[in-house]
Amino acid sequence: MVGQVRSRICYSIKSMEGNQQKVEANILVLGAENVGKSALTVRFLTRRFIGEYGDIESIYSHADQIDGRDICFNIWDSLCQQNGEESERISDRQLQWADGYILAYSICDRASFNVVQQQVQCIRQAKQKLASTAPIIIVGNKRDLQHLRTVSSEEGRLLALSADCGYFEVSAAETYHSVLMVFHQLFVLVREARAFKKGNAGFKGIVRSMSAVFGRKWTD
Ligand SMILES: Nc1nc2c(ncn2[C@@H]2O[C@H](COP(=O)(O)OP(=O)(O)OP(=O)(O)O)[C@@H](O)[C@H]2O)c(=O)[nH]1
Repeated sequence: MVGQVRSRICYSIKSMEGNQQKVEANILVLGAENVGKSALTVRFLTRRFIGEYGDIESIYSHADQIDGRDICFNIWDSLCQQNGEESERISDRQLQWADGYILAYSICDRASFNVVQQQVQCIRQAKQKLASTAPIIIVGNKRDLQHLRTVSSEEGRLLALSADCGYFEVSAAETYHSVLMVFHQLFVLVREARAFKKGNAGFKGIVRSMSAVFGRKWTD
C-alpha cells in the first residue's frame, strides 16, 4: 500500500520510425530496497549512472535493436514494499503485465538475496497456476563493492541454476555493457518463450484436429 501511495507511474515514450512491426517485451524489475533497480534501469535507458534516483515507480518505453530487428522494451522499475511489509510481494497486476523479470539483489546485502529467492518462488508458483512460463534473470548488482561482499558469485549462480534462471553479476555504477547484456539476454529469452508457446499451441491444434477426426474430446 505504501508503494502505491508513494508511487508515480510515468511514461517516457520514445518515438519509433518506420513501418516495420515492432516486437515488444514487458520487463519487470524487482528486488529489495536500495539494490539498484533504478540504477540498472536508468543505466540501460541512458547509459549513465546518476547516483541518486528518488522513490519513484516508473514505466518506461524504450526503442532498441537486437539482431537488426526493431524492438520495444517496456520497463517497469518497481518500488519495493517498505516499513516491514512483505518486501518480496509481487502484485497480480505486475505478474499479468510482465513477459520477463529482472530480479536484482546487492552482493553486499544478504537480505536482498533472500528476497530474490522468495520472489523467484512467487513468480514460478504464480506462473504454474496460469500454466505459463516467464523468463527470469537474476542480477547481483554493486559488483564494484567487492570489499563489502556478503553473497558469493557461486551462491548467485547456484540459485539461478536451481530455478532455471539467467544470471549476471554487474555494477550499474561502473559499466554500461554488462547491464545492456542483461536486458538483451532477457529479451532473447522472452522471444524464445513466445516461440515455444506458439509451437506448443501448434501441437495442441494438431491434437485437437486429430481428436475431432477420431471423435475424442480434447481438453486443455
Ligand atoms: N557502489 C554502487 N552503488 C550503486 C550501484 N547501483 C546502485 N547504487 C547505489 O545504491 C543506491 C540505491 O540505488 P537505487 O537505484 O535507487 O536502488 P533501488 O533498488 O531502485 O531503490 P528503491 O527504489 O528505494 O527500492 C543509490 O545510492 C545508488 O547510487 C552499484 O552498482 N554500485
